[in-house]
Amino acid sequence: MKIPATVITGFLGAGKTTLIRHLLQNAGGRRLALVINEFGDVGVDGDLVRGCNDEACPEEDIVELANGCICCTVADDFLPTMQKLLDRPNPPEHIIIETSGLALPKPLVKAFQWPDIRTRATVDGVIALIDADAVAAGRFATDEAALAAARAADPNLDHDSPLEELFEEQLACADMVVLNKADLVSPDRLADVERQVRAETRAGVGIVRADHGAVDIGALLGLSAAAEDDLASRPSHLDAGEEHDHDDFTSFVFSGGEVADPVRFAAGLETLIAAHDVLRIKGMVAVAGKPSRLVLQAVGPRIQQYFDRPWAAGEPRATRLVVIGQTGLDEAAIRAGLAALIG
Ligand SMILES: Nc1nc2c(ncn2[C@@H]2O[C@H](COP(=O)(O)OP(=O)(O)OP(=O)(O)O)[C@@H](O)[C@H]2O)c(=O)[nH]1
Repeated sequence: MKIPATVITGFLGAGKTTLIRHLLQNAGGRRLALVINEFGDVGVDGDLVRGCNDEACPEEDIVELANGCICCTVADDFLPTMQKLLDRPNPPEHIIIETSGLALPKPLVKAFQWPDIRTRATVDGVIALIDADAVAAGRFATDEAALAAARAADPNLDHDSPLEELFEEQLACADMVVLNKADLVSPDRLADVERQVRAETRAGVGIVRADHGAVDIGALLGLSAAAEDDLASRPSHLDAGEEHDHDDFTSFVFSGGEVADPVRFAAGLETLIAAHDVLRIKGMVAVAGKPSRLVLQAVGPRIQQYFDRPWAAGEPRATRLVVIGQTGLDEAAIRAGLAALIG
């Protein structure tokens, strides 16, 4: 029997890692393996998943792929990783693949047609996570007037905005959609988000609403979609020969010392994010005088911070943050702003 694999896709900060942690905590004895791919040079997600010490997912079952986007490094990174997992004497019962928030799912699904993979594994389903809060705020909607003006200036321009393109692409490939962060959106706006999502999905695709990725594992796993046999029904911008090289997005890592006042730090960060239109920040903060490390997550303007575990003996007490935005981000100014906030 083929080993089922579930592909989890969704824009930066939609809640993929949160949903996977929920899944691991509710695995009910199933042996899961997790393949994680992130955009940015520091593996934060693997660290966070490992931090939860779930029995369902021991450390050797969490594989982080080298940096670079999974959809662009399929042959170099993803295929050898899958082969290793499948070659194990005791292979996993189900493989969960967390794609980077900027990944196009279709090339990954296509990788399951590779001869050595297709005989042993199948795509059980592509799950697209949607940040209902971000969609409701219009982050993925095209400003039609601005697009018309841009097209008038450049008749060859046929692109949607990079954010909208990813939104469409991830939804077009989905077997199921999770409208996450339902807690942040009023019922009326959520219904409107659902309408926008429905317009981009294939017929018959289920949409469920969730708070912190709390979806029943029975609903997520076991879709038996065999998506690799059904690629034609999943339209992609790549089909038309368009390039996908992530040039639209950029990221850098900020490293610094201990933060004296985390409240002041978060307030300053919020201003910095708004001023520079930063899409995503995540990482660890060392707080002066505190034995535990502070996890920092920012998705657009929303910041979350919590202490997750004590700094380990010998682990350097340092602040490390991955900052992601659209190309053109003023890295020097953001670095200077962060350095000023730390002191
Ligand atoms: N209010 C609210 N916050 C959520 C929900 N789901 C996730 N979050 C928060 O959103 C932030 C991002 O969540 P992640 O699970 O790291 O998102 P992700 O999709 O894995 O992010 P990337 O891997 O960077 O693309 C974290 O601060 C989460 O706690 C939700 O349903 N409601």
